[in-house]
Amino acid sequence: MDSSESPTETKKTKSKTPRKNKETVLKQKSPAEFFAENKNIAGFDNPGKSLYTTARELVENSLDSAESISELPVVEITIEEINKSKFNSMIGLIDCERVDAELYDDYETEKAREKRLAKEARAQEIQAKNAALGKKVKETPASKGIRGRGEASFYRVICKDNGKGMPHDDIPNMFGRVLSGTKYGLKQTRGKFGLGAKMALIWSKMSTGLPIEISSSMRNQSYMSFCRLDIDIHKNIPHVHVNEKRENKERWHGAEIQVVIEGNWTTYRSKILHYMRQMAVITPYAQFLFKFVSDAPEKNVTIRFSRRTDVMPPVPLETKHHPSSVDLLLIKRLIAETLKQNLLQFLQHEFVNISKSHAERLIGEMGPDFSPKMALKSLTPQQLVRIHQLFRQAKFDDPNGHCLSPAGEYNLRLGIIKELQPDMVATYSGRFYFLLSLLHGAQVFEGHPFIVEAGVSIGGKNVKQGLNIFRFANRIPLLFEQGADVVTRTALKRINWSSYKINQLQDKIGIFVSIVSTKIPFKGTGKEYIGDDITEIASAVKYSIQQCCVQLKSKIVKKMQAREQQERKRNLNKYIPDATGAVYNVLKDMAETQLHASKKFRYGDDDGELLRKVSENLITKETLSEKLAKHVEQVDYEMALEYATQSGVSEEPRETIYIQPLETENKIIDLHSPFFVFRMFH
Ligand SMILES: Nc1ncnc2c1ncn2[C@@H]1O[C@H](COP(=O)(O)OP(=O)(O)OP(=O)(O)O)[C@@H](O)[C@H]1O
Repeated sequence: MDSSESPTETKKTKSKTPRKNKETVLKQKSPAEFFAENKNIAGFDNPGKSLYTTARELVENSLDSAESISELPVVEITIEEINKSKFNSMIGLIDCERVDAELYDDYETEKAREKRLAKEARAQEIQAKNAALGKKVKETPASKGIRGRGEASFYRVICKDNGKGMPHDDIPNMFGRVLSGTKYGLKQTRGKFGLGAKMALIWSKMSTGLPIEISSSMRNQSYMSFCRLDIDIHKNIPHVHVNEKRENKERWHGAEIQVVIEGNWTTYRSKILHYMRQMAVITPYAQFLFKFVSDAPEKNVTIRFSRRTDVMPPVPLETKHHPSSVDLLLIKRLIAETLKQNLLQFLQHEFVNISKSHAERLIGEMGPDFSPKMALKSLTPQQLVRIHQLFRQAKFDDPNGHCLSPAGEYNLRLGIIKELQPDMVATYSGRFYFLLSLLHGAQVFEGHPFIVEAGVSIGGKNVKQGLNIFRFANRIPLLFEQGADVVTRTALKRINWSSYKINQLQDKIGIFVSIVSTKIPFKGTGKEYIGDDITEIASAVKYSIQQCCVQLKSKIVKKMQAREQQERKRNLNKYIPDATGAVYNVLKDMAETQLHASKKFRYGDDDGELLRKVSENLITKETLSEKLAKHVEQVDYEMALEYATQSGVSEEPRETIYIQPLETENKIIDLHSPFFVFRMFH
């Protein structure tokens, strides 16, 4: 019994017809209610994170939408700060002055205020002293201001794109019904769950009570849809305020979404800007305009991430399920949805990697009560279990990755160079390994194909010493939960950096890993990290990073050798004045003695000639110095040449590269070498 229960309640529960305990009353929850109560699992942990997640969900929807119609994305995202009185007037609330100050969480007495200010002043003094001594300055809690939850801050988030837009009648469900979307098929997309935009709306409903506004138009559509709606959380249905067709004279296509939410720009500013920067790295073919607008002009931010290439990765293709990745429920669903009538056709056409003859053999193996022509509708629940059992036990070829669309080594390298301007960079694309490995059955997990691409850079601007990790999944930057992610763990624990002549602590190392798949095994629905528990992914990540390191090692070794050579030359040159001085003095002495020596003690022809030139000043200290410097140069050159012929050639892997003809449908050709990617255009 709960100790807070009153005696009367206790009595009641003991009566003949006990009232049902609150905990035993059966209740149902709608998905919208569930996510409203557990918004942290969708990345809406607090106002700051909610602002970040809202912006990110809208940007990712825009990119998915533009890419689905092969349009080079143009995305404009604006976060507009709304001050309290503006917000109040938006919702029709009259501004209220504080009357009873003591009621408020941030209230402090005069005495407490004095004490706090004195403490802050002391802390500032210490800070100033430390700064003067060159010590690291830590922000003290006292300097963060007074206790209290503070005022809520509100923001209008607007995201506009040039994508495919949405069918007029689908808009309410797309934005007002949790778990509804167009990306549930087996396809590489940024969105997957049918949740993101709805979470932004749920959060706006929870924090501001304001509806979401959607303008949208599809290609060649004469009208533009305008829809204002909110969501009935209990019923999980859209509550439409306005849904009308407006004129679209300019034949604009795309979508513009506006939502007003509580947020915190101060704490999440850097995360949002990082996200945009990393999105620009992995999407160099898109153009982003990011704006933060507020009443205080000094806070305003405008960043344009310009398009760096016109070449988009191919559109990812929808694929069919692999037999080893389906469960019983999915088999039932596929049977309910298929247009095929019999078992043979179903197996052959609804799955990848089952040919007609393979399907016949599988049916033979299922047992005597199965036949190729049997109607799908006649399958009993037991027979479905048998099919599932066989799918789990039988051997199937691995699915191929043609349906995937990795960023591409070229784009990755371009993005890294553009953003970090490193001293050295190496990239590796698993696509080629992937094609080869089809024979070996690698690069597939649980029946889902995946491709890993990696880049490792050394040096550059805004890069800290040590490992700087950049993670991407289906071309989305992942910024949170870094510690548990497969990329971080691999880079920290499974790569022996020193064996590649890279200093893990002192060098500025950038590590970029991009994974694409028809199913990204995110932990949680927040799309924040990929766990370390899938062996296939972990080993592919390790392999890709290692491949980059191998390339870097040979560059680093060469650099070190060049440095050593320079050092040697510098050392030799340093001694030239002393050495030539000493030699010259000896020669001068000898020349003088020679003058006064009897014929018998004179030097031979060559030596005598040399001494004559010294005494007549035809050979001076400078002449000797010049000659020695030339000699050092010559020796150095010969040594470098010898080294190159002995080790240089054998050290560099040689690779045969075949140039394909540029055909009309194939406008781009990438030549991949361990050291470069060379892209040719038609
Ligand atoms: N800017 C847009 N342009 C075109 N369609 C959009 C746009 N934004 C959303 N949609 C449509 O609305 C649907 C729901 O979007 P939502 O963000 O809720 O989920 P999702 O993107 O499918 O999945 P996830 O929750 O994983 O992001 C999408 O599947 C898409 O069809």
